[in-house]
Amino acid sequence: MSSSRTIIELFYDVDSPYSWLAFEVLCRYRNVWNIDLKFKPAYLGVIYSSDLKLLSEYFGVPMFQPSSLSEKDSLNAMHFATVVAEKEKKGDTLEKVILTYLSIILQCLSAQAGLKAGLSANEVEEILTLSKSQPIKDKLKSVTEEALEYKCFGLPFIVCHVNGKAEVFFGSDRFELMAYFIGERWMGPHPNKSKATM
Ligand SMILES: N[C@@H](CCC(=O)N[C@@H](CS)C(=O)NCC(=O)O)C(=O)O
Repeated sequence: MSSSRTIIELFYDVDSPYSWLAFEVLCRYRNVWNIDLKFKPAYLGVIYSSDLKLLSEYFGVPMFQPSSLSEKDSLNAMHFATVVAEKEKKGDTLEKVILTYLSIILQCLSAQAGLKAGLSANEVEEILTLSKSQPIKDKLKSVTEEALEYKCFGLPFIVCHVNGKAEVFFGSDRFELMAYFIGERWMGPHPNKSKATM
């Protein structure tokens, strides 16, 4: 096992159900593995578009972007998540907001998500105002570009930094290999449940 703490970055979009799985599992392992977990809201629309554009060119087939949410709803949601990520000092609030977002994804109403997550009306108001600001739009863009620089083609996308080396994993079904890379033990999706109760 490595001596220094492993940094794990989770690039996610609330429009990606697989991101939810990865988010949940990484939260469960947060205090089990020697890791520092960072949430990175990235915009799947752009990531998809980038990969689909290349595929479309290569195969000579016109492609469209599949999405359960409208592009505007999805982008609004991710601007909201970006504000919350910027306010990460209160990490537990961030998690609750992300989870609540994901659980009401089809409605995708930012204010409702914030209130459900336990934020006050004033806090929600402030986040909503900030989420429409240019710096937040730029931040979501730059985190998405950061993911693309790692050749990200889909979400969830997990970047593990161990002893100065970064390794990337796509999907919520690569935890076993990821655990091997970071020198930790994969105990399935429920690390805190004893065998007797499973
Ligand atoms: N096998 C992956 C699939 C993840 C997945 O399909 N993610 C979608 C977004 S919800 C995606 O980014 N797909 C792009 C691709 O597959 O190229 C998992 O189990 O997590």
